[in-house]
Amino acid sequence: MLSQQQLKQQAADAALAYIEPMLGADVIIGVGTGSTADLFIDGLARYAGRFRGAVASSVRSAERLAGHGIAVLDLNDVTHMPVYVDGADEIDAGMNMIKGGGGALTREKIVASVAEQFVCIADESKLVGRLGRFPLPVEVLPMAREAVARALHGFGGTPTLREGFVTDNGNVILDVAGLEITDPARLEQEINNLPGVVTCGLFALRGANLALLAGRDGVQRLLPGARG
Ligand SMILES: O=C[C@H](O)[C@H](O)[C@H](O)COP(=O)(O)O
Repeated sequence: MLSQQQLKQQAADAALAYIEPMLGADVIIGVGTGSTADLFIDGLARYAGRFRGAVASSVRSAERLAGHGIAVLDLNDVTHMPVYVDGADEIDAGMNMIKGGGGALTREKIVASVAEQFVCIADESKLVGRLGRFPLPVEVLPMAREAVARALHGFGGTPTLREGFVTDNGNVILDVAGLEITDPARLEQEINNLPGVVTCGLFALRGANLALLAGRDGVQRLLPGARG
């Protein structure tokens, strides 16, 4: 039986095969954050010189890219990005995701918003019937921590401060357990509207365009046809 690490590697390899035909001298690739994205970055090193560079969704990924000699570009200098590749903590059949287990959700959402396509790579344990077993990360300005926590109780969730963690943007994360996520896009909008919230880890208003999910029978491709 393949380990979870081997499955993540398969998903990363599938994404590398998927993006290879898109490469060219002017092409910029959006890169996510996390253990699966790390494997994608390591593989991307094989293509160094065949594309212009990458935009990273975290300091961690930027350092990993640079370590491979891949140019890391400022998003402000980028007008076109064909694809953004990243992992997820959960994904449903409608291509909605929960992200932010690594705390990079805000920059991930920003970089992904510029890309034409979002390709989600994961092992198939991340595929769920309904989002919400994984506590929803919410990035919050430090001064709003308690006010936002009270408001999140009003959504039926139980927020817990991620102790000792500060995001790349200098903020804190509340991990919200117990949410009933029946309408992910609506909940994303409502939580994002709370004063003090930078963004929540629901990726539903803009979900994935393609999911490459590795399991014991190979890599399954999920497309937005089933998007609810
Ligand atoms: O902030 C972290 C990201 O949203 C990751 O994409 C997510 O946590 C999945 O990470 P991993 O590939 O390590 O399971």
